[in-house]
Amino acid sequence: MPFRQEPPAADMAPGRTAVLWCNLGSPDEPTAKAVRPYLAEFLGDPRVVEIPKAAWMPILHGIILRTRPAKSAAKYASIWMPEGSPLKVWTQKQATLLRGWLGERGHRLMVRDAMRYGQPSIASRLDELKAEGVTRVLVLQAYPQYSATTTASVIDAVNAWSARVRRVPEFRFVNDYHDDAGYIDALAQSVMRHWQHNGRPDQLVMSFHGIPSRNIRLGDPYHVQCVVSARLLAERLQLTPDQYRVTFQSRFGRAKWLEPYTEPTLRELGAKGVKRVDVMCPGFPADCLETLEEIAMEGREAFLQAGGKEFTYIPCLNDSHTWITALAGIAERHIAGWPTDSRARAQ
Ligand SMILES: C=CC1=C(C)c2cc3[nH]c(cc4nc(cc5[nH]c(cc1n2)c(C)c5CCC(=O)O)C(CCC(=O)O)=C4C)c(C)c3C=C
Ligand SMILES: [Fe+2]
Ligand SMILES: [Fe+2]
Repeated sequence: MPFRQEPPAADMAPGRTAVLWCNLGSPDEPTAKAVRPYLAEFLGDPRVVEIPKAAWMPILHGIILRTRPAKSAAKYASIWMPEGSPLKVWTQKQATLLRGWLGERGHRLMVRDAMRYGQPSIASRLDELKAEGVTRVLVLQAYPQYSATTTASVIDAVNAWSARVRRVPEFRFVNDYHDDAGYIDALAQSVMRHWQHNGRPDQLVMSFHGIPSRNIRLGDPYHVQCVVSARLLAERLQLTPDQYRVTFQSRFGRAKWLEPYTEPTLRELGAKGVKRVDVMCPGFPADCLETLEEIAMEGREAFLQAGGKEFTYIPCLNDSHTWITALAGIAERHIAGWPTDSRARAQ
């Protein structure tokens, strides 16, 4: 049966509204056994790797999934928290705080975290929400800058779930918030708090996740949005163009990705005699493998080995008060106009 049987309309509770706070997702455990299916799902997503399936699947399953899971698992093990993957821990905490904030502002909304890869999956969360009588869903993502590799992939997952459902809820999608004043302000306050305690660096490096350069040529707006976020942040921090730089990390494979790459830039700065760098990752609202291991560990080592003296990693927004306020503002503006339900309660 292509579409599921659902309760007759008369049995349905009045419609409720929910916010689905989506992030990338992590393996369940920092082991090769758990990383393999996670990477298979992630790297098997045609939005992430745009190579025809017939050519890509043998490479993915025959080469990459034989070696990468063990290497990635060791990296995950180095950043794992007692409660689990940092990305999932922070994303869940953000959902809880967002629910509280929206509740305090008088919105009776349900807020749930969901992961594009691994658990809790977008489909499982939508099933739960639907079972609880939700008829309106705002899909909000932990990607301030739009990319087809991330943002559109979440939209695909929502659409794939809808394709199996009879009574599809009303959806709204926030596609990006790269120039949102609250987001930029939250970043600026996090940097300024850090500088109040530690003083200013010689260079502030803003490192964003990379994507293949080809994607940009094909119309992905990601690069422009990263540059705009960085410029707005630099303006708020009153930085001149020579006091900061924008770099791209996490290159995968041999194709050309967005440049300049983060790690070679850190080596270059260290070798050039730049004494202190501060590095932040404005495109990641939650700390994760890419920030805690690739930047705070590997990046630090690269800079210090090249001759740099002081490396500071400025943590992601995580559970900062200004960030949750900004997120609530973004959600509020996007649910505007939706009927409020007197029977719905914040949960
Ligand atoms: C292979 C292509 C990849 C593209 C394109 C890509 C884009 C992209 N990713 C993020 C955010 C995150 N990526 C994370 C991990 C991660 N990313 C890739 C590959 C691509 N990402 C891989 C293979 C991995 C897994 C780890 C590894 O084996 O190296 C994470 C962290 C996840 C965690 O559990 O902590 C995030 C977050 C963005 C924003 C983006 C495009 C804009
Ligand atoms: Fe990634
Ligand atoms: Fe990485």
